Parts: sequence; C-alpha cells; structure tokens
Amino acid sequence: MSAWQLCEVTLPFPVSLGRVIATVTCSGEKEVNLAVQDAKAAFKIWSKKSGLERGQILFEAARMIRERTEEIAIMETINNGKSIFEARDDIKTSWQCLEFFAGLAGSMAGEHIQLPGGSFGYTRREPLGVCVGIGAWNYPFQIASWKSAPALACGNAMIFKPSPFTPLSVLLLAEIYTEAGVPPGLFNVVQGGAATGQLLCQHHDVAKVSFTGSVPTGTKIIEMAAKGIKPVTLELGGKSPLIIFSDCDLENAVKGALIANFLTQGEVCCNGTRVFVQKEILDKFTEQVVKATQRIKIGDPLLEDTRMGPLINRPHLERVLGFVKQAKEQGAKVLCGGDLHVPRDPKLKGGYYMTPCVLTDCKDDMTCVKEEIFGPVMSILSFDTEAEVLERANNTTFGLASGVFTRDVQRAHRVAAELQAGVCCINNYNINPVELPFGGYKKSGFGRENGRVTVECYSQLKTVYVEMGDVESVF
Ligand SMILES: NC(=O)c1ccc[n+]([C@@H]2O[C@H](COP(=O)([O-])OP(=O)(O)OC[C@H]3O[C@@H](n4cnc5c(N)ncnc54)[C@H](O)[C@@H]3O)[C@@H](O)[C@H]2O)c1
Ligand SMILES: O=CCc1c[nH]c2ccc(O)cc12
Repeated sequence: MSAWQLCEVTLPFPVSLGRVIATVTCSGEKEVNLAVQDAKAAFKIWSKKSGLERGQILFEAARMIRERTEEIAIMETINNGKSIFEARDDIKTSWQCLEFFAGLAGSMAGEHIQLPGGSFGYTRREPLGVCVGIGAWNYPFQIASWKSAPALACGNAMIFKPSPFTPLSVLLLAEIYTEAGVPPGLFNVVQGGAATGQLLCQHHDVAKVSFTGSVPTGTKIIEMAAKGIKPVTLELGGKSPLIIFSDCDLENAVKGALIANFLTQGEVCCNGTRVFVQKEILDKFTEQVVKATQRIKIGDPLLEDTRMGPLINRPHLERVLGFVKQAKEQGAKVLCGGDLHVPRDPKLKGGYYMTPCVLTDCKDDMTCVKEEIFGPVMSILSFDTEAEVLERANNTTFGLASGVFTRDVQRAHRVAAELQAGVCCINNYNINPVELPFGGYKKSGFGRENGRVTVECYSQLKTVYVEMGDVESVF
C-alpha cells in the first residue's frame, strides 16, 4: 500500500474553477516513515539490477504514459487549470524524459585508470539511495517525471511530494511505474504541504532532495539539507530577460514574446517577463504583441481551442492582480488585460480567471520588473545598445533563463555568452527539450534537470584502487 493511502488528516483542495474536485489525506510522520522504509526495501532490489534492466522498465513506463496521454492530460488540466492543449505537451515531455534516461541507464559507467607497476584503479557510478522530490503546482506531472526518471535510471528510489494545490496527476505516474514493473515502494507519493516536506527533508534515511519551487522555500530546503549534509537540486524562480534587437524577424519575435509570457497562465518559472525591445522597433513590436495578446482565447481549459485557463487559486489571482495595480501606481501603462475575467459560461463563473496583460513604459526599478509575478503579465522595456541591455538584463538576483531575437549570428552568440542565466534561447523561447540540461544561475538554484549531466546529480562516484604488487611500507 502506498503511504498516501494511509493518512490521517483530511484536507480539501479547491481547484482553479472554485470547486472541490477531490479530497486527499495529508501524510504525517507515520506515513513518511513508512514511505522511507518501503523505499529502502525497494532500493535494495532496484539498485542490484543492471542499468539495462532498469532501462527496460522505464521504457515500458514511458510507453504507458504515451498510451494514456489523453487521460493524464485531462487529469492535469483539472488538477492545474492549464489548457488541455498544453497539458498534452507536458505529458509528451514527461514520457520523453523517461525514454531519455531509460536509454542512458545501460551505459552508465565509471573509468579504468592504469597506474604504475601494473596496479590500476577504477570508478563505479553508484546510486545515492532514497531520494526525495518536492514539486510546485505549475507542471505537476512533468516535474514528477523530470525528477523520478533520472533518479530511477541511476538506481535510486524516490518519494515524491506534489504541491497540495495539485495532488492528483502524480498518482497516475505512481500507478504507471508500478504496472511497468518497478518494485513496490520504489516510487511512492506522499501528500501534504510544508510540514510533510520538512519531515521528508529531515529524515536521516533520505540521501538527496530535489526541489522545484520558490526561492524562500528553496532556502529552507538547502538549510535542512545542509544539516544532514545531503546534496540538493534546486529549481527555483526567475525574472528572465528576453532581448529583442531591431534586426530580428519581427513576426517570430512577437510569437516568442507570447510564448515567453502566457503559457500556463504565465505561471512558468523560466518565463521571459522582462521584454527588452530595441527603440527602433518598439512601437511596431508593441502594437503586434498587444493585438496577439488580445486574441488569446480564455475559457474552459478542457476545450480544444482554449489557450488560457484559470490561475491556480484565489490568493494567487489576487496577488497577480495586485502586481498590475502596483505597476500602474508606479507609472507603467496597461496596454491590455490585467483585469479579472468572468467567463460567460455559468459553469466557469467561480474560476480564477484574468486577462493576459501587457505593460509598457516600464522602468528597471519598478516592482513588476524586479519581482517574479508568476502570472500572465508581460513588462516591455526599451533599450538602445547591446552593452546597455546586457547590463540591465543581468541586474537581477535571479538567473534561470534568457532569450535573444536577432538575425546577427555573431551578436546572438555574444549575447548568449554574456547573459547570466542557466538557459539562453536564440530566436525562440521556452523550448526545453529533455536532451538539454535545464537549471539556474544565482538565486534561481543549482543542479540540473534533463540532459546527460543530470546523471551526476543522482549518483555518486566510488574510486577503487587495485594493488598488483606488494605493499611498500615505511614502517
Ligand atoms: N526553476 C524551476 O524549474 C521552477 C519550476 C516551477 C516552479 N518554480 C517556482 O516555484 C514557485 C511557485 O511554486 P509554489 O508556489 O508551489 O512554490 P513553493 O515554494 O511555495 O512550494 C513548492 C513545494 O514546496 C513545498 N514546501 C513548502 N514549504 C516547505 C518546507 N518548509 N519544506 C519542504 N517543502 C515545502 C510545497 O508544499 C510545494 O510542494 C515560483 O517561484 C516558481 O518560479 C520553479
Ligand atoms: O516552470 C518552470 C519550468 C519547468 C517546466 N516544466 C518543468 C519541470 C520540472 C522543473 O523542475 C521545471 C519545469
């Protein structure tokens, strides 16, 4: 039995349409201990399998996710409020991630190093043990997949705690792993909020924590991990710059700016919310961005043509609207959106909708330009020169992502090299294929998800020395 089925406290989870869709129970100390105990037992079996054997099971899980895409996407849309159109894409990147690490599992290996006198050494890449994954509410299924796939491929067990705002879809992932053949308890889900998260991070049998969420919570996670000398992966917030030079392909730059700001209701950590536009094209760019933003179809996220659903919950909606109000007070101009949206469909009336917002006349010291809003609010800033925009783009404590639109290939790479961010997209935005590492600089975190390098975040290296001669002793 999974730990999440054994809980004592009942919490209601109102979702983004204002209705309760499910009640899950919150895991306390007893359930967390049980989950760790089961994970330890499963780790013993799993870590003894060859990489190829683990890969075969992960390939099967990927196949099952792909086959059940529609069911999982519907669940994710109900869970989070994002459009079904986007949810399908999240599920695709999830099974792709499982496939990517399944493919790597069989070739994880150490090195052989020849030493004097015929002696030699070799290294073994070994799993860490029981890993904990803690997720945010914006990409519930994908976050759980991006954490569990490399963890399991490397031979670890994982206990995953989703955000209490989106507790459901990860249960399908747990079901799929089990049906695909992972040992019982190897991937387990516990439910709850901060208290459950703390119990997991502080548990002495937990070897690693991989966290996706805000900087303040990330700070607490790293403090707890430091006390236990545990490695962490931190995927935190951002306030990423998107730089649009006057020599860009304008149509692509406009599309890029919308993708950089309005996917998942703007609730995306790597969004390019500081849109720096070179003066010569500011008016043309702004006009086209506003037109395209006003065309975004807001509504029932389960309908095929909807492109923006409701925000995650009422306090968050109010927070985002508060940022727009403050921006106006500080001198920004609202060119469109930024209002509460009440859909005509009566069944959507209680939903946490707002209209996507474009702000102009923004200055670097305004709150809307400095702080992560995590909602559908784009701030447009103008600039003159490359040197100036680089200085301003890097003037932030965050460093998750960045983007540049230009037709000048040398400038594109020069700017990409100068931007202080873990990711830079040239002539597109929010493209995060599983083959490429994803993660932040500065306060946006450290460690990486996806790409080959992530194997290093979920394994440890043992050095073995082999003496082929006699022991030479000074004693
Ligand atoms: N960099 C990334 O990859 C990435 C991805 C998605 C979201 N985010 C960031 O996440 C934030 C929004 O998500 P959120 O509101 O769910 O973040 P959050 O930090 O409030 O919560 C994230 C998770 O941490 C848990 N948690 C809260 N307090 C905890 C504690 N003391 N100990 C252990 N666990 C605790 C929560 O229950 C939740 O599961 C934004 O800042 C966004 O930028 C970052
Ligand atoms: O929201 C931020 C970027 C992102 C999108 N999907 C995922 C999955 C896992 C992460 O850690 C981050 C993200």
